[in-house]
Amino acid sequence: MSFRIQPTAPARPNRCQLFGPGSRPAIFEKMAASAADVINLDLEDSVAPSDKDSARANIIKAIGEIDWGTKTLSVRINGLDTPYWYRDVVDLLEQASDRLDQIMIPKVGCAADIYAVDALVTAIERAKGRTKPIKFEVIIESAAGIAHVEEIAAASPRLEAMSLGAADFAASMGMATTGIGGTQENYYMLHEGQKHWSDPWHWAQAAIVAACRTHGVLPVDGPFGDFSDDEGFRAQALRSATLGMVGKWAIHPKQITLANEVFTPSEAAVAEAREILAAMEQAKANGEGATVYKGRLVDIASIKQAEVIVRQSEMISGS
Ligand SMILES: CCC(=O)SCCNC(=O)CCNC(=O)[C@H](O)C(C)(C)COP(=O)(O)OP(=O)(O)OC[C@H]1O[C@@H](n2cnc3c(N)ncnc32)[C@H](O)[C@@H]1OP(=O)(O)O
Ligand SMILES: O=CC(=O)O
Ligand SMILES: [Mg+2]
Repeated sequence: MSFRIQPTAPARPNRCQLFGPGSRPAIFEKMAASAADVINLDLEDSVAPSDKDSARANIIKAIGEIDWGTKTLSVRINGLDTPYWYRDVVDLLEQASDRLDQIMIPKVGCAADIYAVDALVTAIERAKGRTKPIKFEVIIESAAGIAHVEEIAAASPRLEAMSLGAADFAASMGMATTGIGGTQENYYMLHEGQKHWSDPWHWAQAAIVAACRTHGVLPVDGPFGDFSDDEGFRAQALRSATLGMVGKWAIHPKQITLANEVFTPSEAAVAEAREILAAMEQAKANGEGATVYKGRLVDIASIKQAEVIVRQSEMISGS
């Protein structure tokens, strides 16, 4: 219970974030022409140390030269534990055109990490007279990140989105797997001789969603490494959407359609949500706070649940 109103997250589509290495400029046009809502040009883990400088230059050029349409354009900088990140920020903010919307900060461990980047970004924006403030997104992908997830979500008004990075998260937690997201063979319960697989990502996702919803940030599911496994991707994405996440990364173009399908409310779901809203309007006119819809209880909380689906659908269709 709180008298504070829960802040709303930014009203922009974020169903799919398509990644591509900054060292592979040949795919930038393809990324721009894709159906992803967000483009993440990468300077971090998909770029070899020897390519960091050229990847930065590729990205700065492409930000200004390629038509990115209405997509959110984001660059993943290197982590604060590397010698690269300050140069990423300085060069991007000093040299990239104002088509750049956002920078993604990986491996955040505490609110002070965001504060440090914010201080540098703010100083360069002022010095260069940049009038469009750069937004932030972060990746929770370490034990420290998940331990401090709530303070991280509250760290800066620039923060718009937060992703779970399953690969680095698994490594930092010492998880016995090389799989990136999805079902883990050895994570099961045994009941009457039958294996029932559990979801090892669930608790971290739930913590991220709670922190994000408390502070008006978009919660996003990160990579699913096996891009040959469409059904595995779909199952992971459906679990994430059910938990309250708004989208998922694509590390290969074939994952874009899958993500867009899962994170766009279906016509049936929207129709049902509208029927629930209509049933509650009728209930209100009858002086009732609760009524029956298709044999089940709906009440004032159901209005809020239905509104989540209708709002998401309207925002995506741009109405
Ligand atoms: C796991 C932890 C993380 O940090 S994940 C985030 C960082 N990782 C990344 O950014 C990796 C992104 N993905 C890639 O680099 C590539 O998709 C990888 C996985 C290497 C596969 O590339 P490749 O062998 O070319 O795939 P393919 O032959 O099946 O490609 C088919 C057509 O699609 C294109 N393509 C490939 N990747 C992208 C992409 N990310 N965005 C846009 N287009 C892409 C290829 O160029 C190829 O196009 P075409 O059919 O020849 O015209
Ligand atoms: O950066 C993403 C991850 O899964 O690690
Ligand atoms: Mg990572």
